[in-house]
Amino acid sequence: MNVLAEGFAQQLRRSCSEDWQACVDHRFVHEIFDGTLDDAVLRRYLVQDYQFIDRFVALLGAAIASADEFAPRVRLAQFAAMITSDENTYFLRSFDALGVPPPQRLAPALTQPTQALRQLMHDAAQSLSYANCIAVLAVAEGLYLDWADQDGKKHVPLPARFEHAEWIGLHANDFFRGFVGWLRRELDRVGPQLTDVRRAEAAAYFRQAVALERQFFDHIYD
Ligand SMILES: Cc1ncc(C[n+]2csc(CCO)c2C)c(N)n1
Repeated sequence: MNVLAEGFAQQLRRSCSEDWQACVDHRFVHEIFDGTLDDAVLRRYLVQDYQFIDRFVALLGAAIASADEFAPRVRLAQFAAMITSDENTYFLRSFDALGVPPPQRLAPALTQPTQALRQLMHDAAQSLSYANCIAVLAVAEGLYLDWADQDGKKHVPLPARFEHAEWIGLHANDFFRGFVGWLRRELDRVGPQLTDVRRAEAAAYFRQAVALERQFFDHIYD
């Protein structure tokens, strides 16, 4: 079978299905859904995750700059506008609820997985290759859609505490579903246009991002 017949997005995901599934089925995911997540674990998670947004927005900017057409620039710019407004308040309210002091919010010691994820986003942005940027975005967004929006969890009521329920809801809604679907279609659109070397480079970014996402989930339990 021609590997491109199944679409670049699907091909990439299949190339690291074990790490991908380990994230979707992670202890963190089960515990946030049933509301049993330890506060210390959630605090570690959110403190590190908040250090991620800055590079993430820079990566969106690089994707906007390197896109080959106007339409993807508009779509990415609209998404950037959303996450630089609504998303921020969830973190601040959760930090209040969990008693996270200002130094931990603004400048915590970065763990190794956080540093590695930030570096990967930075490298993809600096490469100014649209495919590399979209590959990393498709992991950061697609993995979060897949754990938060999975069929097996749809029948259970959302957990009572907002810190749990809203973190699920931020990643399981129509806007987010639409954006992730669009990212996957973009990978399918640009993948076949790349040279073999550039396609392999984008694939390496994708796989590295999935491996680091798994480490990120794992390390908050260390
Ligand atoms: C380690 C880690 N990986 C991916 C995401 C998901 N994510 C990061 S920014 C963003 C856009 C707006 O929600 C999304 C979905 C995360 N939060 N933490």
